[in-house]
Amino acid sequence: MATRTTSPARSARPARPSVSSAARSGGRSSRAPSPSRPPWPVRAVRGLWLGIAHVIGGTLRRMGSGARGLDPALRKDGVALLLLALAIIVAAREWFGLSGAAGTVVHAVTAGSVGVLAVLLPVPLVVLAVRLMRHPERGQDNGRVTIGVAIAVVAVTGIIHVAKGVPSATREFAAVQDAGGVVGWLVGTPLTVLLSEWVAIPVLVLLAFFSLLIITATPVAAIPRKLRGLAGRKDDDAAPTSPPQEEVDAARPPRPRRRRAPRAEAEVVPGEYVADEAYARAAETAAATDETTVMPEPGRKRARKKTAPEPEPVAPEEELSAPPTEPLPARAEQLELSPDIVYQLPADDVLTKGAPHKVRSAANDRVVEALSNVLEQFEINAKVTGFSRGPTVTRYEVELGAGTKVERVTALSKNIAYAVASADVRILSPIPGKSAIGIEIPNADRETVSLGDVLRSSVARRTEHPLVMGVGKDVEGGYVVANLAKMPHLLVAGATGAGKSSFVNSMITSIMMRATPEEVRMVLVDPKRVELTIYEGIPHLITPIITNPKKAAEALEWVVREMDARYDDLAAYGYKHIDDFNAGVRAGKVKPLPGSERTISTYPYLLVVVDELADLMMVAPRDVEASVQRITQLARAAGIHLVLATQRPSVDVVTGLIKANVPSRLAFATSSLADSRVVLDQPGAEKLIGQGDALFLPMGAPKPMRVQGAWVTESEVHAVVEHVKSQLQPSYREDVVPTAAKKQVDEDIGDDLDLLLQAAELVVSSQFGSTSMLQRKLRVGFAKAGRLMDLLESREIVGPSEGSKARDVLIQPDDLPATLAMLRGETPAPSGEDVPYDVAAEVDATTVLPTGDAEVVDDYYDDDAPSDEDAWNLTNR
Ligand SMILES: Nc1ncnc2c1ncn2[C@@H]1O[C@H](COP(=O)(O)OP(=O)(O)OP(=O)(O)O)[C@@H](O)[C@H]1O
Repeated sequence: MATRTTSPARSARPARPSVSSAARSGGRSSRAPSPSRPPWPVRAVRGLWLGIAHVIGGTLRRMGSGARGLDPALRKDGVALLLLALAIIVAAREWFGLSGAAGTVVHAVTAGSVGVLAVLLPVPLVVLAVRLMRHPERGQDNGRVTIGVAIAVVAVTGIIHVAKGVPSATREFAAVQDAGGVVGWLVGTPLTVLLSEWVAIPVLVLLAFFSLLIITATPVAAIPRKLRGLAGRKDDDAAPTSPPQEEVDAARPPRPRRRRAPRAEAEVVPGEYVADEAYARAAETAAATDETTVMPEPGRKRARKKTAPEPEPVAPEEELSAPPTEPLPARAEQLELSPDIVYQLPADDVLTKGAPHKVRSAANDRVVEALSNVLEQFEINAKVTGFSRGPTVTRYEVELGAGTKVERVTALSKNIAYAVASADVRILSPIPGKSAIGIEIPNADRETVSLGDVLRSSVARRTEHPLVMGVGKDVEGGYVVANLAKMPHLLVAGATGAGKSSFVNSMITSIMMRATPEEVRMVLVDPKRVELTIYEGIPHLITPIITNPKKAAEALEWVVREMDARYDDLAAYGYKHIDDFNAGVRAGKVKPLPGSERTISTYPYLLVVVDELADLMMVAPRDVEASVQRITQLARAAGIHLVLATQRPSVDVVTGLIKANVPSRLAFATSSLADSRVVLDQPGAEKLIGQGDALFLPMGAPKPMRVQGAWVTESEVHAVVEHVKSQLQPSYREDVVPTAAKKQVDEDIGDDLDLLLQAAELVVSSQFGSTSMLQRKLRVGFAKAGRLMDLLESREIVGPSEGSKARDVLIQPDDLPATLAMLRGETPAPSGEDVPYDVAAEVDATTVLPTGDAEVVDDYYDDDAPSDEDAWNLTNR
């Protein structure tokens, strides 16, 4: 348990309503300010120190990409600044000869302690300070490095002391200062007396070597491999494309151990969240003994308390130690993808630890007091019997006295909101499984849930199913994970900024952390072009990230074809589920049919993530709806799962047909009650407080559960992506988004085909060959527009440049389809087939817009007001 004084952030909380503050000052004036609060000068100095420390720490963290996005709760900038200050003082004396009394004292202390090593002391101090500022969350590593450096200092000062003739500290202290200082004397003298200098020196050298192993976290057994690895890396530098075989051999486990129990995943009830087992047990015990609240964090300290009308004095804030992240034996992740490739999942510690979970804070006690006061003032026979603190909200439990109506408490929701100064009060009546009313109130001191902690929790470890992802923490502080295979399809919705994209990131990162590309492949659709770009090139992708909505619709059609192909195999070989088929393949039971030359291999799960369904529905609503319907109805047995995310959960995006087929829902804060109804079929999501606060309704669950979504920083995602990309190149399927035509596209067009098609269409339709029009309509720079115009000229679609005048257009609108097909490197297709995607978009947009279509469709290309140069108009076509 850590004892902390009230932090500045907490004291800066908005003034509390008079009702509770009056009660506080009248009833128990001793509670505020907290007795342990230091006097203001101390706080001022501390604040100033921390302010400077955070500025320096923040600057250091912004350098490079490895340390951005650190949870502020984990910072140790104050201590680090102390080390930095020490380094500067020591350097001033030992490097720059700072004289005077201060210099003498510094030298006496440093050289007296470590002798001549005092000259080097600023270096490790700076290294430690920088490390502590950039990566305070790696506590274990920092401790290890500190211990290693300390042992190195002991060994080296001992060696220097012996080498300088073992001076005596009592008779010749100046000589001791010029040798290894008191530390060297303490180590070197007894060793020399006991073993002679001939043995003492080798022993100390061995100790120094040992300290190096500690600093670099190298087990003795791994030394030969590391040395070979180093040699191999040198070879690698010479020939980067062919890693040395011995390195691969060394990294390969003796034999991949499959710890997966045959039906381990069956423990996860379909679509159900999995609360931590230990926590569930604790909850049961509490229920059985009719105790008050079970505090979260299984296997850790459990605080129970009778709160109720007479709350205890403010107790120090309680924190639990770090979540259960004990290292487990090497997981069965080193699966052979092919006979000579070993794929290793990212190490657990790539994802950092979160701040320790608090089971109770002063803020909670204040709310309990406020609630009790409200009940008292309205003369309701009920009392607050306890609370469970989650990361974002705390659920306070209210038990009613005999003969008291539930409605008397629920009717007070506005008064409660007023008393606790929060508009986001949610009342549950009753708490499922308990005879108590739950009042959920946001924590003034909310916590971030780290994805790493969720994935390292015992509930996530309990199953090795590759589609298990870290969802977050529930309102009682229990970890929540979900098996996407059991969903089997998920709709994620929430207003902008509510946490939807962060969830999608957590989901994809979970998959990369737990599954090999052999086990799970993904189709990522990102019409917004910004959310998922970081995953480009990971080997789990089956096709490059799809950003073009029309192509996304085509990809969904491919998913339908893939599903049908899988079904054909299941039928041909007599299996009901892809898991059974894969087991059959691994057991060698699935043989190619007679006459077939096919090599049968296992099917990976296929996860299709659409991060903005609305964009797809805008382009091809009927096709998308039909594909989604077909996939969702059948794909479960084929191991294909859909995750559809949208920030516009309106009925025209999440249509009845889609809703009916996507049974699991995750709602982040929505902007209206109507949106909440679309996602969850009930209100609630409009009351969420954003930033990952969500209601999770897995398939079959009677009521949604409130969770705080797991959070993964950009630098963590980056590290995981780098790891998986360094393991394997993606091998894309060519047929997901047809690229056959592209192959014949002329080299000089390259990646600009889509833009060129649009440019050709604009120019031919408008019969207006203006580069600046292309710039505006296509939203490209001058150089790009000029290049497009040159390409059009080289294909004889426009004439040569005539200075500031528009170019002649050499193709008539009637010949446009043939021209576009020529640019695509195809022979012209029959009518209608050759309309490029954006034109189709317009056609769709035009058909759904009731009036004024031309204006709106024009806006599809350009938000600017039409200018005189805009001779071009879609209605002219
Ligand atoms: N699980 C979380 N834990 C902590 N903070 C979060 C969490 N999820 C989101 N946030 C905070 O909320 C901000 C917005 O989240 P996010 O970008 O995921 O929203 P969004 O719903 O995807 O918005 P948009 O639809 O505009 O992309 C994040 O930058 C982050 O600060």
